[in-house]
Amino acid sequence: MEQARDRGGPAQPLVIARGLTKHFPLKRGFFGGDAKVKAADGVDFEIIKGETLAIVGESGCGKSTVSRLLMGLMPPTSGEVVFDGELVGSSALAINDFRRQAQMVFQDSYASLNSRLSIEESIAFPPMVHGLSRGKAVARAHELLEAVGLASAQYARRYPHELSGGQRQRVNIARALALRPRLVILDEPVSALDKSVEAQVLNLLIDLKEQFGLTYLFISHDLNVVHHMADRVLVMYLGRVAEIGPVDEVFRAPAHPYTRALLASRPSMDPRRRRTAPPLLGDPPNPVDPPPGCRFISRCPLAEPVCATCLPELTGMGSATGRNRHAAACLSILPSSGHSLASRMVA
Ligand SMILES: Nc1ncnc2c1ncn2[C@@H]1O[C@H](COP(=O)(O)OP(=O)(O)OP(=O)(O)O)[C@@H](O)[C@H]1O
Repeated sequence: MEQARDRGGPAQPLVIARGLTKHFPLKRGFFGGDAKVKAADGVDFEIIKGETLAIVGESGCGKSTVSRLLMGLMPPTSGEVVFDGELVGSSALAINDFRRQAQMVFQDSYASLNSRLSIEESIAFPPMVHGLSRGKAVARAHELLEAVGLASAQYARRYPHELSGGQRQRVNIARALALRPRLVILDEPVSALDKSVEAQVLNLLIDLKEQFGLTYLFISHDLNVVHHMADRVLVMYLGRVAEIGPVDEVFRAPAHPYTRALLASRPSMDPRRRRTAPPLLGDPPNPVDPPPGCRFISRCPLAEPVCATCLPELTGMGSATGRNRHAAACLSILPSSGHSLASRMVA
């Protein structure tokens, strides 16, 4: 992790997500015939080769939607994904070729595995589907079991119900690596695990990233876990990016009032830690009918009339680019916005 943070040289994006948008049509009902859940609305970001980019935000902000759009598991309403310089779904990079290079690990370790397949079969199955012989696929499964800390002689012939949650998640990680992917999307991979097991699985993920030269997109609502795992963090609120930047910088000097409130709301074992902002109160608005201006307006301690009409764009602070860019979507950081805090900051 530290190596990826400190590595010099130009930052090469492995993934570029441009304008990812997903509006789920709702069945006829309270909101009328053409109401849509705006789960993701114009989400832009890059994932740099070798880094861990975390996406954080409250439940329902669109984290999983973005990861599924990225994987091509559902069609976007609009937007596109570029992987290693090629547009996913184009003649240069067919969706199936891309899926071989990008794999996902989900929160529910049990539902992710076929209960009728042994552990060995579960891990060997994806490479066999992609043409590897049974013998080679099983040998690869055994190697990967060892890599995730499960002795193959002991575990290969077992079935998912014979393993603990942490062991099953190790198997899911091994299976995700079976096609030798370059990108792994980890969607709340430790949320269902006990705290002691969580730490072991997180450290395993850090080791595997180094060992296999992986790039991670790490989705979590746990800010302490994100601080431990990520190089950069993207904060989502109601389907949009509120802030993005290097994790240490965003945690030390959050620019968006939502990020500040999220950080102030996180549990701490340290009674001396002082809150730097009021914690989050209330719930986000309904994503079917988000506010027309800033999405955070109803909960924002800095909200002003201008925020009701103006949708803030993600704007960089300072001149840093690439992996060092720190940007937020809030009028209070824009001198020309008409937000009184912004003009006071400039004066
Ligand atoms: N298939 C679907 N049909 C309709 N609405 C959906 C669908 N999938 C997700 N949503 C809605 O889209 C919004 C974003 O959901 P998403 O699961 O992406 O959020 P999330 O941040 O991953 O939440 P959580 O942390 O609870 O998993 C939510 O309001 C959710 O109810």
